[in-house]
Amino acid sequence: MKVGVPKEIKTHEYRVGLTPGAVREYVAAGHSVLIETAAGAGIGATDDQYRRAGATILGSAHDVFASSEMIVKVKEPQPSEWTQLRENQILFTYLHLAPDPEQAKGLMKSGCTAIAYETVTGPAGGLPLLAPMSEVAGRLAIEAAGAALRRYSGGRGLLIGGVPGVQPARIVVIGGGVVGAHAARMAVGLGAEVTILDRSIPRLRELDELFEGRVRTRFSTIEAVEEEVFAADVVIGAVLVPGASAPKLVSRGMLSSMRKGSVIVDVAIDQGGCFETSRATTHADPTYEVDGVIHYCVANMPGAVPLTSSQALNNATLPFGLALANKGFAAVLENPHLRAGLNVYRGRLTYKAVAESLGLPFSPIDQAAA
Ligand SMILES: NC(=O)C1=CN([C@@H]2O[C@H](COP(=O)(O)OP(=O)(O)OC[C@H]3O[C@@H](n4cnc5c(N)ncnc54)[C@H](O)[C@@H]3O)[C@@H](O)[C@H]2O)C=CC1
Ligand SMILES: CC(=O)C(=O)O
Ligand SMILES: [Mg+2]
Repeated sequence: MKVGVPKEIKTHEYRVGLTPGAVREYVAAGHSVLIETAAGAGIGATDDQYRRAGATILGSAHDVFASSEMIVKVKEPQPSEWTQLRENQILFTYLHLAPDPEQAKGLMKSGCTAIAYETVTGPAGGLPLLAPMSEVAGRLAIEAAGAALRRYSGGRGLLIGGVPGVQPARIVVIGGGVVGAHAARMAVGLGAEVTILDRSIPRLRELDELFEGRVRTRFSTIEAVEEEVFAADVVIGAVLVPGASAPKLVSRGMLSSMRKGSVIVDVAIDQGGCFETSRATTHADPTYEVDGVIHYCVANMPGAVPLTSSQALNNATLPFGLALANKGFAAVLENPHLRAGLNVYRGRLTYKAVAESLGLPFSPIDQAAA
């Protein structure tokens, strides 16, 4: 198969869909890989490195889209990208369609087959193509919170871990999945006082064991969220209902009862965010303030550390990408985990929670492919 990788064009997005190491695997499996010139610049991978890995370098994204049977990316396609997709072409990347009707309609109009990294499942459960970026984003969330807490950034002027004799920051993590656990790990490491809220009691049990008493866990109810958020210096939004728009757990009205200069990091912003006042920001201008509360809502946090992130992402996507390159759409029909990743197929939405969030018709894959 001809597999194409355009350069990422979202603001300050430096990751790349295939690393040179991943290209070698595709080439070894008999595939042709077409890379847009400078696609790897953000991770310091030159065109020559890609050539040595067996890729062909093309001069523009247009050439890559026109010549490839499958496009492998990182971020959801931007308008200038989705207009270049076509029927029978496979798109393999993050999509986050639930809060993004324009992109959903663009992909449907293109007729392409779009597989979303974030809904592909794994044999051991979970979301193996989301997990590595959630690990990165969870860890970065605490760094972002630390920066936003500084006085000159509008924050309370608090050091996360405090110092001996001075209390540390109170960090509340809503959603104790991959992002939440990694944020908690960083926060605990810095010496913060950490509480994790989740709706899943089995997950709270796991976290309790994992952190051996160094975090408080709390079942997530309206009352618990209110109590914790009002007492927090930092709130990390890390909930997920796969495919769906994030539930809004903190309303605008609640902000007035929060501490002035406290910080919200809404990692779940890529699914629309779990704070009513969240709106997506970029690494170029990551924060804004509402009612004295600093909001950090960058939708591509791992793009800031592309060396770590591209490697971690490629490790996870490689077996699925190779299956798609080897078998084409048959891989989706055969493999229940790739099938769970299918969001758009020839103009139809094939993922229920996405269709419901967008208020558009849902076509189960058996019907869509019939
Ligand atoms: N902004 C960014 O750059 C990035 C954003 N993300 C996003 O972060 C979010 C979290 O991802 P993961 O941790 O991988 O998901 P996950 O599935 O591992 O964890 C989500 C957790 O939320 C919990 N949850 C669901 N509803 C809840 C509620 N009402 N109250 C409390 N907990 C609730 C679930 O029980 C689960 O434990 C997703 O939206 C993901 O796309 C991930 C990576 C990068
Ligand atoms: C998951 C996601 O949205 C990202 O890595 O940018
Ligand atoms: Mg995102």
